[in-house]
Amino acid sequence: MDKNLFTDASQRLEKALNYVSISDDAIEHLKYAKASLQVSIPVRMDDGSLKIFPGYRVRYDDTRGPTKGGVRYHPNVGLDEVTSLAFWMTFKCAVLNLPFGGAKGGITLNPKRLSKLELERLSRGYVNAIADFIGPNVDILAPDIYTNSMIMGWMMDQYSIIQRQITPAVVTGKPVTIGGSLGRNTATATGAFYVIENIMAKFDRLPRETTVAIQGFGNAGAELAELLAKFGYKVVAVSDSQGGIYAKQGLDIPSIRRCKQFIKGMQAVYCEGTVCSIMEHQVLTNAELLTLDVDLLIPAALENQITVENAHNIQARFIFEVANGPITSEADRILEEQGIYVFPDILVNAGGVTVSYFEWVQNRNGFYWTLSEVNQRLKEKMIEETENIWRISQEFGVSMRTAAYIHGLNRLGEAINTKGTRDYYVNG
Ligand SMILES: NC(=O)C1=CN([C@@H]2O[C@H](COP(=O)(O)OP(=O)(O)OC[C@H]3O[C@@H](n4cnc5c(N)ncnc54)[C@H](O)[C@@H]3O)[C@@H](O)[C@H]2O)C=CC1
Ligand SMILES: O=C(O)CCC(=O)C(=O)O
Repeated sequence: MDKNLFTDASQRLEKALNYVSISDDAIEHLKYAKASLQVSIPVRMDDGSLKIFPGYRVRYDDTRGPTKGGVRYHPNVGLDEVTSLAFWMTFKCAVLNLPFGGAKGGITLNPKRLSKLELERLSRGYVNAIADFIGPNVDILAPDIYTNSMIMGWMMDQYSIIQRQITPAVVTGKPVTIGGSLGRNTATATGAFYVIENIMAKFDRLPRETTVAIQGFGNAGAELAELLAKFGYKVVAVSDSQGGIYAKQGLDIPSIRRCKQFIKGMQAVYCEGTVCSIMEHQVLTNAELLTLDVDLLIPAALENQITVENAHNIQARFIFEVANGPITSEADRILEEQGIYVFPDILVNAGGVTVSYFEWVQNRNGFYWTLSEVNQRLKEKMIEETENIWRISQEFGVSMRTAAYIHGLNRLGEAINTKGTRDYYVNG
């Protein structure tokens, strides 16, 4: 039986603690979220009724800078999930050496059931409810599951209305027309692609010999599928919340993306296959996709997808975690015993927050970069930290996940110790 998400997430630290020399104070500090806010968001629905939605924002640790992290709209959102995601953000920002701590937020709902106007009222209501908890030097929002640049634009606008001044740096992932960064929309996938390319080169693997299955076909998964296919990888399976499709010879990802824009869901893409000119493929469930015999498995949807229940059936040689927390710690142990290489979320999906950092810098400077500048800086950061983690993994003979936590812990521990005890006495 896998444990609750936060207990499971925080246990990832334990192995890493054997390889770092950080103070007991720092370890104690990292066990708890700094602050958690739970709010009730009133929304006037289109039919005139009033509905209240539960919302959350957790600021896990701000030792290295203002806290940073996305906002998720999903029926499973709760305090345990948001706290775990904020914990991972803390380590992710440290691993990438960004001057940020970690946070996360969310609202419990099925956003597919709301109209666009209801979604806007909900998003503005969320910002009203958490306005005192966030700010460009305090805590900065961004997109996550079922939130996007349009929603980030509303949130930034609402915060600016409350503050009576335009405050673009309080939210990243905004539309480019109102202060968003070029390349943020594709950043999570592009960052993951740089990591994959770097690791595949170490194993002398050529794209055309490499088959890929991707679970989740949203901002992260669909962009990555397209990039991998463009660079010659054979993307044989993709899925979304409705199910997936598989083709041994490789899928035509641009066609699937075009179809998904007007026919919702993978099963529908399959059913309308001739319309979309997607030939010779089979329908798959998400569970079947995870156990395909492929070289690369890329979970890019929700957490807890690979657990003790299915870990023994995983056949992929490499797993790149684009989703946050898709593998439980028990499942991790089983995969390691099976000789499967797992590349962790706090490295692989860090391209998103890295370009969010670039967006925050651009907003504060009022000077905007070209797409090639953004991608060049992203590439440098992703490769530098992949190499650092690879070196730690080789040096200590540990998994890439443990190596990533060692790397993050070293940076966090040093920062916590540098600040001494002031946090605990001066308005901490
Ligand atoms: N958007 C970003 O910048 C970043 C996202 N991530 C992580 O990547 C993952 C995906 O996020 P996004 O692509 O942004 O979200 P999204 O909302 O754009 O897409 C989510 C995708 O997952 C699919 N999905 C939902 N439930 C599913 C299920 N039960 N089985 C299979 N697929 C399912 C949806 O149909 C959709 O295709 C999440 O874990 C998120 O935290 C991590 C870093 C940054
Ligand atoms: O872009 C950001 O600030 C955070 C993105 C995010 O939520 C994540 O990396 O999980």
